[in-house]
Amino acid sequence: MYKVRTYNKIALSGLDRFPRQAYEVGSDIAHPDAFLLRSQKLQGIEVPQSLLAVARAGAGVNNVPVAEYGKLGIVVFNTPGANANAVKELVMAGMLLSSRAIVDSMNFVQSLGDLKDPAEMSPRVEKEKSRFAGNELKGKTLGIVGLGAIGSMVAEMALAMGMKVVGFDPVLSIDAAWRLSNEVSRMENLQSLLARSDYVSMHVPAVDGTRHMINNDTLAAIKSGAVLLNFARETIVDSAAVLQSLAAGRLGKYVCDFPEPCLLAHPQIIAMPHIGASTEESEENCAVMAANQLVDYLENGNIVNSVNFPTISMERSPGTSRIVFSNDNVSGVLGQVLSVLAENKVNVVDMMNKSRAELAFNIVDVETPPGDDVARAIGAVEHVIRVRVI
Ligand SMILES: NC(=O)C1=CN([C@@H]2O[C@H](COP(=O)(O)OP(=O)(O)OC[C@H]3O[C@@H](n4cnc5c(N)ncnc54)[C@H](O)[C@@H]3O)[C@@H](O)[C@H]2O)C=CC1
Ligand SMILES: O=C(O)C(=O)COP(=O)(O)O
Repeated sequence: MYKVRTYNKIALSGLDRFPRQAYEVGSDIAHPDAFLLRSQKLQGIEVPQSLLAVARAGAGVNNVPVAEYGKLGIVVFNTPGANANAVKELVMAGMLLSSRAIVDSMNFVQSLGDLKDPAEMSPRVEKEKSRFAGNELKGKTLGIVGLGAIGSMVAEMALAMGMKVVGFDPVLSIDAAWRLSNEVSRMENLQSLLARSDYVSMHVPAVDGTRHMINNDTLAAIKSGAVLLNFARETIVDSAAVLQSLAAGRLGKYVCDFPEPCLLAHPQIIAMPHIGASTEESEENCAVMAANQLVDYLENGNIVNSVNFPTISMERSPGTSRIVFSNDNVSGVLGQVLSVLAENKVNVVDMMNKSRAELAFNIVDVETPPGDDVARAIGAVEHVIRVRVI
């Protein structure tokens, strides 16, 4: 039986991917082989000895100690792009909410509940509606910081709304560049983007290099009256700097998905409770993708969409047993493991070895089932981190 411990609300369609006869799944599972979670913070949570893998049903992995887990041979997965459309649509809502007095005007209408005579309603509405005039998105410039799964979708949406789009992403992957519309103008630096944009939307991961990317210095470059949208992470924007820029009349509005006490009850701030990915569709996409990736890793040792281990996937050779092991990415380890197999007369049918930064992963299909002693001998090779026979 494989054991999967869940955190957070995981869509049933994802949980259904674990066949009941082979998996125990639940929030109180002891000795888990895997964790399946969303935003649960794992820093500070004890790492069970049994843990082989963590699947983050979502994009951001700042809630997982990715490097530390890698050193322990724990493979961390995420689900790239699975919730991007949900975030894109909320970014659009954020742009509209910041441009039209939607909430204030709705509240005004509700405040008219005391009017007894229906004939009084229309004159009141027509008299006061000028308080709620706004601006259109068409023709304005949107600056997108981070042009990955979400940023590229936001760009397409904005172009379709008749906006001009400029983007900044100095570490854009080749795949992401292929996805991007050629109508997005590339900015050489953040300051140039901020100086040109009427709306600025942040779509970068929360890593050391993006901490407080929006700060007093960068906000000094922002176009007067611009709207800043942060559906990425709290740490990317220095909230104190945002408050100062709003008070100084520079920044026009701040829309964010990460409320903090200092951001509440401010007329120029629209804050939401981290609901970017909270749609039925996105929750299902993420849960199904995360569960599929976990099953393939636990049962076959295949790794797809990991954030700490290399991508590696090998068809099972019929009638063989499979040994999978992780190791520090130093020379000679695979050779020593193959010597162990040769000494024990275990014949290799097929194998694959991939590395990523400090870590490597190997899949070896062998003719005869290796005994526990062979697995132990592989585990004893210097720099081997973890071994499984599956
Ligand atoms: N509000 C919410 O519920 C959600 C928030 N997110 C957040 O959005 C982030 C982005 O998500 P995806 O687009 O799916 O990820 P992604 O990995 O597809 O895209 C991130 C992009 O940021 C770029 N980037 C990295 N460092 C940069 C820098 N210093 N300057 C400019 N660009 C930089 C990367 O090259 C990449 O193209 C996630 O890491 C997560 O923190 C994601 C999903 C839901
Ligand atoms: O995928 C992400 O990075 C998110 O922020 C979504 O978080 P959630 O799964 O809704 O808790």
